Amino acid sequence: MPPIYDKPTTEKYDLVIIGGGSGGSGFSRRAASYGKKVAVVEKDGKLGGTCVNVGCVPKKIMWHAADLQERVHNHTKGYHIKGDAAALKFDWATFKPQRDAYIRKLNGIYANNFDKEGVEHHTGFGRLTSATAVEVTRPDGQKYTLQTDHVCIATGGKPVIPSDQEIPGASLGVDSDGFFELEDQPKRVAVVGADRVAYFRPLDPANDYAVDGTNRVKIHKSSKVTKVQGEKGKTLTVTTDKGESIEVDAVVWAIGRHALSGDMGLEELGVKLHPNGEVVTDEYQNSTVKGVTSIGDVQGKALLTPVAIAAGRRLGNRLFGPPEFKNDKLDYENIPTVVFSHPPIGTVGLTEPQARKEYGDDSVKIYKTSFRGLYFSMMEDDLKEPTMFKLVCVGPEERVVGVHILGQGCDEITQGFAVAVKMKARKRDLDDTVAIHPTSAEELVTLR
Ligand SMILES: Cc1cc2nc3c(=O)[nH]c(=O)nc-3n(C[C@H](O)[C@H](O)[C@H](O)COP(=O)(O)OP(=O)(O)OC[C@H]3O[C@@H](n4cnc5c(N)ncnc54)[C@H](O)[C@@H]3O)c2cc1C
Ligand SMILES: NC(=O)c1ccc[n+]([C@@H]2O[C@H](COP(=O)([O-])OP(=O)(O)OC[C@H]3O[C@@H](n4cnc5c(N)ncnc54)[C@H](O)[C@@H]3O)[C@@H](O)[C@H]2O)c1
Repeated sequence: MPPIYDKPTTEKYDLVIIGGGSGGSGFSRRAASYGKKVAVVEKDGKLGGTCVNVGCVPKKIMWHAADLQERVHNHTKGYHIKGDAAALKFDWATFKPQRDAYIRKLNGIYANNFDKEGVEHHTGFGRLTSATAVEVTRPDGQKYTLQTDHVCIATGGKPVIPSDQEIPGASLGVDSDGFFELEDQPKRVAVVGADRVAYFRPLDPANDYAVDGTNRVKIHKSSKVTKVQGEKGKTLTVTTDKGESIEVDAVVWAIGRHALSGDMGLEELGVKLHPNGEVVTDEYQNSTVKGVTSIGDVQGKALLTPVAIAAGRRLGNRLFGPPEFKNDKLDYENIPTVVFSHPPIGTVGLTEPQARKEYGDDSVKIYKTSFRGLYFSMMEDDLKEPTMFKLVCVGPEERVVGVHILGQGCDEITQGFAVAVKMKARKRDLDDTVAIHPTSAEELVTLR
């Protein structure tokens, strides 16, 4: 078992990071790998932050469960797999504890990795009393202070949920954190909000299918929820400003996130915050106070786990690494991302409207295709999901500045094409790449 720290173990640390999530983990371990004395202060007893506990990981596990359901109930028939598929039921009650146990295992792996690398994990709420002192308030209320040369704010964010004054009955719903706590499977769910990349970069309009193209999800576009009525755990009635009335078992608020930067002494110290609470940073992750840096969701740029980790590792290189890294920083351009919908959407680079705005209509050339993947060839038409690919190219050399793909497997395909975009591939470089057949991805190197 990794040791539990309840006081400083040195007069002065090289680095204290507040927040033991993706960013805090990436930064602390990189700094420790250079022999630095590092402490991470995490208010929750568990490490891993949003991604591990209430984000990417449990979300993707649920996504796999839904994907399997779809295949069992809708796809096996086309492949003449005989038997009573209808008898196969998803058992939320036994599945949830197994999912939770896996998350606890990951928490332990994070703690062990910290220990192996010599990163101290202090449990408590972190607050800056100066640019070189972090006060830790333990869960039992006891306080102690860690003195340090560098401080990093990596405290992430939390979901926004409207108050009952703003929207009567709002508290009958849950946020994404609450969704992962549900003990019973809601059969009918109203999800409020539909743009998980709103802070980051809009999806290409070609991807509108993701919200419009399936009859299992009914979209109420441009509708605002005005009230929620009923009793938690029983039927809830959601009313919208268009007069719609929708009966559901659960309401999930997915209307954005707030940076966790309050009560930490930041403004008192001169750390500038954006009006919405995000920490203002420069391109090197420096805040407005010398020696205080910030990474990840709390500084509001590209709210994604690999971004927080990569920014942390580069910051570790820059501050503590060898001289060749003295200007290391994360390039926030061309960050690939996936929406884990059914089917998934992968995107990297500029959307078509963004490219037209930046380069002018005459410079932009679009290549696109839409087809049904071979997997669906054995299925009835109404079960066939589309695949849609779009390349956004610019200039006479047709440099590929955007790749937008929707369809089965696109979650896995995007990563490789992100390398091509980062390397400034031209359309002809894709054309010069021999296809892998039969795959859906091959269409991306044979587009005309
Ligand atoms: C439902 C959901 C699904 C997601 N899916 C994906 C996905 O598929 N792919 C992807 O790339 N990203 C995904 N994300 C985003 C991803 O989880 C975040 O971008 C990532 O976790 C940010 O890392 P972070 O280190 O900045 O913050 P966090 O991981 O949130 O870590 C911050 C930590 O700081 C702690 N903390 C806060 N204040 C204090 C304090 N004062 N003192 C001590 N500790 C403090 C918190 O308890 C937390 O553990 C998802 C997010 C959500 C909500
Ligand atoms: N697969 C992934 O990589 C992944 C998955 C989930 C979340 N994330 C990250 O987490 C961040 C937060 O995601 P999010 O979806 O919570 O926020 P978001 O800001 O991306 O989307 C919120 C949406 O809710 C709408 N909205 C706001 N108030 C509303 C109201 N009262 N009624 C109806 N709609 C309303 C907004 O117009 C917006 O479209 C994202 O920026 C994303 O980067 C990433």
